[in-house]
Amino acid sequence: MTRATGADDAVRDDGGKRRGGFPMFSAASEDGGPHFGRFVSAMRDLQDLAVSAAPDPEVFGAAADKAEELAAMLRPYAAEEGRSPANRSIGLPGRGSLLMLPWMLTGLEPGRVTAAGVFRRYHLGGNGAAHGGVLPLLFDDIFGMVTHAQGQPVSRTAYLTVNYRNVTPLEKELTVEATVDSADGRKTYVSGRLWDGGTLLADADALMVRLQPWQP
Ligand SMILES: CCCCCCCCCCCCCCCC(=O)SCCNC(=O)CCNC(=O)[C@H](O)C(C)(C)COP(=O)(O)OP(=O)(O)OC[C@H]1O[C@@H](n2cnc3c(N)ncnc32)[C@H](O)[C@@H]1OP(=O)(O)O
Repeated sequence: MTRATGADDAVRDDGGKRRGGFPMFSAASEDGGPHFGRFVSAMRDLQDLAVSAAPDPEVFGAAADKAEELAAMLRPYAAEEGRSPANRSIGLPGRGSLLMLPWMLTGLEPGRVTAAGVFRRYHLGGNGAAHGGVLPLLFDDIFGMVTHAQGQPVSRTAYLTVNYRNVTPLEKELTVEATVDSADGRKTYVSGRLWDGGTLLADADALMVRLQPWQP
């Protein structure tokens, strides 16, 4: 991530430990270490299979045994927000968070952020197309980034509107772009476009409002 500009300092209120009402989180060291990326990739495969596999019923029993065993292995290490490498591993797709789309940034500059990636089987809505609910997730995240890159790092989405222009395919490399359209004090108006090559799949616009120091 690029360093934010002047407005960044304007919203610091705790010796640099907080911005707005947010604790400041740092990027995860070495993207969570040598095995974290592989772990997240395997978990994404499991997400795809959890929503698509149709085995004999007893196979689900064996799979549940293994899933419960894995959860028991990790449960002692559950940590508060900002400590897991998930969501802080900026070199991994979706910053290493299973919630985020497994996309990678392809460009980040003040006023414009681009990313590329695929929607997977896990993101299926119906009839081979991505679920309509995952597009706002993609736009919201990239709108957060373009606002961050603009120097308004602790802003929250006040509204977000998506126009669905064409159905969004799965397992096909797509691109998304977000730009800052205008800024007015604490308010940053942003817009974005999701493309399949030259075909516009969806566009969106949102208002991001910079938090006051006391706002969560
Ligand atoms: C560590 C290594 C990795 C780093 C990686 C960094 C990259 C980083 C990527 C993360 C990317 C995630 C990005 C997710 C971003 C969310 O998704 S945040 C979660 C979803 N949003 C929320 O939960 C917000 C909930 N709402 C609120 O908290 C409050 O309503 C808000 C938005 C802060 C505004 O509250 P407020 O400050 O009291 O607002 P208020 O003073 O009434 O209004 C301020 C101005 O905005 C206007 N306004 C406010 N709401 C609206 C509205 N809905 N419509 C129109 N105008 C509005 C007002 O009219 C007012 O305008 P002016 O009068 O000043 O002209």
